[in-house]
Amino acid sequence: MTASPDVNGLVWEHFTAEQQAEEIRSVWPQADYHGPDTSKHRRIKSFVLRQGHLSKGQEKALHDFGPKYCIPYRDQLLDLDAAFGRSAPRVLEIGFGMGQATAQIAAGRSDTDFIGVEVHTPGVGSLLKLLGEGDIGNVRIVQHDAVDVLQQMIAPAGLDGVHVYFPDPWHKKRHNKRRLIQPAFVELLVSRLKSGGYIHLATDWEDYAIQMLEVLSGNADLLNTADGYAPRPDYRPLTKFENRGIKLGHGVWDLVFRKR
Ligand SMILES: C[S@@+](CC[C@H](N)C(=O)[O-])C[C@H]1O[C@@H](n2cnc3c(N)ncnc32)[C@H](O)[C@@H]1O
Repeated sequence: MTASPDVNGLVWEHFTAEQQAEEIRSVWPQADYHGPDTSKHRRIKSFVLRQGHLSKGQEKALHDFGPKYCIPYRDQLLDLDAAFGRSAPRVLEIGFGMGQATAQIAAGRSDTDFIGVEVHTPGVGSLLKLLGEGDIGNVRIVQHDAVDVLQQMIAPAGLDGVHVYFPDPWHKKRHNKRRLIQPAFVELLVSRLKSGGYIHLATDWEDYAIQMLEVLSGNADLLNTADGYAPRPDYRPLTKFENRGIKLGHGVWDLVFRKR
């Protein structure tokens, strides 16, 4: 990895994990980041925290816009009406990356509220910059593992939709177990959806697309809106990871299922 100077002229990649955690907490005290999970009985995670470079713009956005848009992770139900200051349809997005697609979707669907969940601090900074500068009001961010967020903060039947765009493919056989889209996780998603609510997934890895189709089709509470894969809905722009996949010659598969 090429070393890049951090906000204080130091080199981020030369920090130890604990120093990086401390630095993140110092610029963004509400960040739910405490360094790598070293506990013995940890659940297999769908992500590895990458300590990417935090740009000056992202750091400033964390500071300026974090208090308005970020909701700290808590082991308790989130009052969404209070968080958004209104009652509206609610869509939760898992793993928004740098957040360009999230900001674009939210700007185009102002009648809907979006809860973006991401673990990567530079991504949170990047989305905050887009939201703050674009004055987009219908997004809130929780920086934490989406599994915990769904289990602890979202009430059963609390959501109208879930977006998961280009989740980490974990394409090596021995890493497949880290994939997010598995039967137990989809059961959790379904439990948080209202009747009629939707799950929209997209991937550029064909074998993951096949797995997604099998897992969603195997859930008795879900109905496919298409015959197999779905056409990309108008509201979803191309995402950063999708563009990268397309450049590598990958195909793209969308899936849209509804809860009965
Ligand atoms: C391959 S990237 C895709 C980003 C974006 N959706 C796009 O298409 O450009 C997957 C993202 O999901 C995030 N992620 C993976 N597992 C997660 C989890 N359990 N909770 C929250 N975020 C997660 C990663 O940090 C990463 O930013």
